[in-house]
Amino acid sequence: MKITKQFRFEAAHRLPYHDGRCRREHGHSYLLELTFEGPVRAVDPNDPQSGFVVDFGRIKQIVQPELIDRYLDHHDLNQTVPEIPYTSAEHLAAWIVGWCMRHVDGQPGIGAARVHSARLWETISALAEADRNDAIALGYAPPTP
Ligand SMILES: Nc1nc2c(c(=O)[nH]1)N=C([C@H](O)[C@H](O)COP(=O)(O)OP(=O)(O)OP(=O)(O)O)CN2
Ligand SMILES: [Zn+2]
Repeated sequence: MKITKQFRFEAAHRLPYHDGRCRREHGHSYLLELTFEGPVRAVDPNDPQSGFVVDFGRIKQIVQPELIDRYLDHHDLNQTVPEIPYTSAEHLAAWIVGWCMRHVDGQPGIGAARVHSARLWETISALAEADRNDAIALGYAPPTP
């Protein structure tokens, strides 16, 4: 089953190769929808994770300080994420999935859940959605054997 946790952040960026106004420094109020997939845990009175794929709170505990606050919220994305060659919504979404593959998958409290995809809303009408294959294809995660 899949579960999704939302995060919001404000950030500046520019797309220097764009042929319109996005060449200039500007900002967005981004909405990130981060989806994880895994088995639903059995209901067990001794398991506080009963009936969950993974606790929404545990996802937030990792992602908010280590991804959103450190790299994204109130940052200039062209500066803070140097391994991204271009801060399009497509690259940002794929980088976020790659980051979660490296920093969330397998962490204590995450259990068997794995990041599935990221939907990154750049404006109220525009979003990019990336999955694990996109993260690998764009070089943000190592190929899986
Ligand atoms: N495929 C992509 N196209 C564009 C991206 C992108 O990341 N991927 N980024 C931009 C700009 O950074 C910015 O997001 C402008 O987007 P746009 O939807 O054109 O924004 P508007 O507010 O002008 O759009 P409305 O139609 O008024 O909602 C450009 N393209
Ligand atoms: Zn933009």
